[in-house]
Amino acid sequence: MPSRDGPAVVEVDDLVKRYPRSDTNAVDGLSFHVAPGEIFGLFGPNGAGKSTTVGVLTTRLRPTGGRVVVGGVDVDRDPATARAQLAVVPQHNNLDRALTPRQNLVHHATYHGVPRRQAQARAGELLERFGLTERADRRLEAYSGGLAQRLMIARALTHEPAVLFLDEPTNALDPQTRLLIWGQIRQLRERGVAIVLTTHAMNEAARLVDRVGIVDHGRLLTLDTPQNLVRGLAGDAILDLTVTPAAADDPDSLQAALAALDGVRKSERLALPTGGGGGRPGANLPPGVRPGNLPPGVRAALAARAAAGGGKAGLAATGGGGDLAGLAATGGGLAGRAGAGPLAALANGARSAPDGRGRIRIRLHLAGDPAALLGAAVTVLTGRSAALAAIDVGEPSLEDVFIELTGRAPR
Ligand SMILES: Nc1ncnc2c1ncn2[C@@H]1O[C@H](COP(=O)(O)OP(=O)(O)OP(=O)(O)O)[C@@H](O)[C@H]1O
Repeated sequence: MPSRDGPAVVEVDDLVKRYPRSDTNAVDGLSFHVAPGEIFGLFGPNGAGKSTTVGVLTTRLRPTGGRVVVGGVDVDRDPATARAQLAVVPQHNNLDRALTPRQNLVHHATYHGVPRRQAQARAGELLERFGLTERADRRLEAYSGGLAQRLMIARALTHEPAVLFLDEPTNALDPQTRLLIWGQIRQLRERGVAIVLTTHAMNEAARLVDRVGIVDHGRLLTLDTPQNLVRGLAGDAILDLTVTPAAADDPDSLQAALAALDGVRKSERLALPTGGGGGRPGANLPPGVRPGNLPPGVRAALAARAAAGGGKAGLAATGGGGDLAGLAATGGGLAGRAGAGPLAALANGARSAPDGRGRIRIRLHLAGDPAALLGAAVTVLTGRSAALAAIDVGEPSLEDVFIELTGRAPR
């Protein structure tokens, strides 16, 4: 792994970009550095300023203010030299259809000053690496989206750039092609190439990127490793409860009661899955929640409560049989993603409201172990005669951090 302590290969300092006839800055004082061999994710909602930033970094757009240096070259002062240091893989296919795949690569390399013989050798090696050798001399029209994307990345590498800019590199690709592309990106990192990635597939990218900058309104909201961002902003765990409050109860006050529990960092109301039922396992789960996947700690806690009758205090309030099954039998149904174990019995015995009327979905962001909180949450629900329709426990994700910082409203 190359040293990331050396000089940055991308330096963005106080970058400002205002388009002509616009009265706001599309990029408004953005600063970040990328080290050689680092994968840097630039994330943000639509219109946040990502493409504009990448446009300036790749010399497509001129900055209004600030300083951008790529591979030691100031992009505004010397764009032609800067271009030799970088490569861009756009989201949309811009391959030359008049040429074969091999010719596309050779042409790109020679355009960047690579001698022809060397360009041919590099093209051959890259076609091999991206699994394209057999198709290298066929007509380009026959290329699917995935093949075209592979070819565009291979093409970008023919002049051995120090920085590779990837715009939505795995958008609409099949899993095999995604794996291949992620694998190639990792190899580039090992070779010391810096990669700047913009994507909306954040949870997928979180496994790959070393650091993430989240931008909105042209400003950097946060910059850190995905792990630190998730830990710092979204809490340790997420507990989603789909419940039907008692007819006389107020949903806001029920949510407030849950939010007041020890260990809850914050709460929010989520939309119910389409159809309003909220009880179909795995249906329309929000990001960060894995269906049917209660952590062992939660399962163990529930099993212990059920076995020892420890859940009685809370659950008996439903008027049920004094264990967790009582909740299902009397509370209107626990049709959750129970998986195996005691919750499975609850799910089997669940009786949901036929059309899910009155249901709400409350997300609790927790500090600490969800197992410790679940019992208390159930106690609150049963104490207020709320029917529990589904429980989801999950780990927060980068997408949760993103939503926390940029909001849920579409742009
Ligand atoms: N050519 C242009 N002229 C004027 N304004 C523009 C132009 N291109 C983008 N903008 C504006 O600049 C802002 C930033 O847009 P930009 O395309 O950089 O965002 P983005 O984060 O890349 O969004 P997306 O995820 O939708 O691609 C937006 O308000 C957009 O409307």
